[in-house]
Amino acid sequence: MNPDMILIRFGEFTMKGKNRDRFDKRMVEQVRRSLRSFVRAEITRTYGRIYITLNGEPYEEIAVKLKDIFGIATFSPIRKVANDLEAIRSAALEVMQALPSQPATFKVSTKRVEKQFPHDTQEMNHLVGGHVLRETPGLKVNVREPEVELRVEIQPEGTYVFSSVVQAAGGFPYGTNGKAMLLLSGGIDSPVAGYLAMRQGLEIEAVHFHSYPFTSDKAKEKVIDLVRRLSHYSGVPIKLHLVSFTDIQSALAQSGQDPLIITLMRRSMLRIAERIAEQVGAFGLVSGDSLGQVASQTLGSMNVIGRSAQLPLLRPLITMDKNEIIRIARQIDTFETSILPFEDCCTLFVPKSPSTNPNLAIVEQTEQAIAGLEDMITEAVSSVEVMRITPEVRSAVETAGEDSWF
Ligand SMILES: Nc1ncnc2c1ncn2[C@@H]1O[C@H](COP(=O)(O)OP(=O)(O)OP(=O)(O)O)[C@@H](O)[C@H]1O
Repeated sequence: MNPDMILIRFGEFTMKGKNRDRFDKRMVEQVRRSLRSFVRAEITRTYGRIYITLNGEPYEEIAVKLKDIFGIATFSPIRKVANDLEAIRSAALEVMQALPSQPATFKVSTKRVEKQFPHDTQEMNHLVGGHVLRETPGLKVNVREPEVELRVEIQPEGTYVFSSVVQAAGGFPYGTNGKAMLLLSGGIDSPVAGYLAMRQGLEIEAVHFHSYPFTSDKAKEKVIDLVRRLSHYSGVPIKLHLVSFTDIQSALAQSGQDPLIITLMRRSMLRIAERIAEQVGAFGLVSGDSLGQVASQTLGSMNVIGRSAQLPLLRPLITMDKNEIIRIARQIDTFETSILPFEDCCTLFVPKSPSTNPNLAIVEQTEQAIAGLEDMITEAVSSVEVMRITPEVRSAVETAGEDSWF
């Protein structure tokens, strides 16, 4: 089938009453931005739906783009014909024949918005269904649990015929639920956490801690590449804050509290991330923690680490199985970059037996005993390097604290 149009259905946010208009508008913006190279495609918005009139643009290529737009729950390719019984019948047959495999059962569901049309919905179900049955040996009608529901919508401007429903990303349009700061390592988990936070409507900025010159330029490139991959889903550039962690890490390493070193590093990271978040108007922090994966991700460790920040710390992966995280990483195309073997700042200091249940009082005393830790944190925040990463172009350094993209 060569579809004439695409019907886009929104996700869960359609339930949100007066916020609905804001979400709808953002959704249309995202679709327009994503399809801007398809110059003949026309995008229209009516009553909680978006229609794309293809005008000869390729359906398959557009479908690939739509699947990645947050806020789109499902979409359907449509044949649009005149309000004429024979035209509707042949479009119905075409739609059925274009299914990837022939179903055993189907039913026709007609919706008649154009009341001037000569047949009512029941008649249309029979007239169209009968035609499809005659032309398709072996096919049967099942009105309760059909394998395929063939929809016929008779509108004043023409009739829409469609059956397939394609799953898209779901969630909320990017940036409609506020902004959060993603703590992005070079690993597998934090890009997935970022993706899931974005899918839930959060605009993100990313912060990465490096220990240059102990960590290499390649490690930095890797993180830039991960942000670039995430920006495919935002559709707009994402800011990456690169923080030098070398001095802080060295100071923490000299504290003599080897088993607590990871806890101490994570707490300083959270403090710095929180300060940057406040500067850029982000109301939450996002990390890739998953319960039980490593010593710093036991509940006891998370408790002591989490107490170093006041902002809500979101952990989208907290109860997820590693295989599930890897499956999403592959699906969103971050996995291959994440497994590149470049060192992360923290792996330079992994102790032999890290504490799985650190004591908050001892951790706080250790921090207080480190001369100048607070000043080092302030210095790290003020000398952050900010990059704006887009899917295609990477731009140069600029200053922090600009307005949100929305
Ligand atoms: N160098 C870093 N820069 C920014 N955030 C970091 C860094 N290292 C760790 N984090 C944050 O702390 C979380 C826990 O890190 P850790 O290395 O213990 O776990 P992980 O499960 O291996 O996560 P990941 O796969 O994201 O590295 C990460 O998911 C990330 O959010």
